[in-house]
Amino acid sequence: MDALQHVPVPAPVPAVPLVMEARGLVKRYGQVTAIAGADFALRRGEILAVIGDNGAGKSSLIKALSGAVVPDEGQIFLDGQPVTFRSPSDARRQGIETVYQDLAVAPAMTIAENLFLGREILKPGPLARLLRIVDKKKMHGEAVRHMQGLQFAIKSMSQPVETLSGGQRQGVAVARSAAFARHVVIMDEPTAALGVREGNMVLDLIRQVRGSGLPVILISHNMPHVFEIADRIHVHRMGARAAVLDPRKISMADTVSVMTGALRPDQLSADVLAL
Ligand SMILES: Nc1ncnc2c1ncn2[C@@H]1O[C@H](COP(=O)(O)OP(=O)(O)OP(=O)(O)O)[C@@H](O)[C@H]1O
Repeated sequence: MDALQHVPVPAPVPAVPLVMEARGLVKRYGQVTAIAGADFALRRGEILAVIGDNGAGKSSLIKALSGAVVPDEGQIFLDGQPVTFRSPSDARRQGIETVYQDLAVAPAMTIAENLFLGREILKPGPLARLLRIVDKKKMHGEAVRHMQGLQFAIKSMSQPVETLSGGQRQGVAVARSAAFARHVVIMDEPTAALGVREGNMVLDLIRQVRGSGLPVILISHNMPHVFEIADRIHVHRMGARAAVLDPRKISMADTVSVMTGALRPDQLSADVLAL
């Protein structure tokens, strides 16, 4: 009998599917290298926090992933396929929605209209399409259905966004991105301008987005929020990924130390790493 038959074969480790990946991204502005060979990986169904000191290059990385900046080098992959984004609308067409810190909602318009801003549903028929006649009833119905799906409590979709609180407005922006994203929702400091209660409301909404099956990239300076909500933490430092950490295994203090460079990733124990 062949002796090799008795060698135990280790069970294959299931690969975690990556929805979005980037390898070796570089972006230079003259003498400044804003992205210095950055890698990035977003898994299916997760909230990935991206943290880093001021000037670490978080925004530049997110701009590259959302089409606002075209990297000089490197490659982005969506569901394993190489992609190139020439503009934010290019990235949107490929299912990536971004919620920016400065709220991109139209205050005088209703919640339903804001949800469909720039993507209005038109009434059927060639004349309606030609004249761009908006199907308000359908948009209203869809808005109610979508908001209920996210368990976002709003009295009426017909109320103008300017009547809402800051947290509710941010909620509308988050809900809109979730409605149209097919692959990824990116959120840049979504709770920065909010009080405690409103911030928690937006965190709940972000969890709902994850629950709906969309992975979320969350850029945040708010460490308690990061630790409350993130499945993994991507630490960005000097233009590149320094480490990916497991918030259930590492302390907030050590995470901040990695972020500032007081603690080198190779000084960490392997179990806190989550790459
Ligand atoms: N358009 C630009 N032109 C020149 N330099 C830039 C540009 N954008 C970013 N930079 C530089 O690249 C570096 C990274 O900036 P970036 O805004 O990406 O960092 P950040 O981590 O998002 O910082 P913050 O948390 O302060 O927003 C900084 O040194 C910044 O000055």
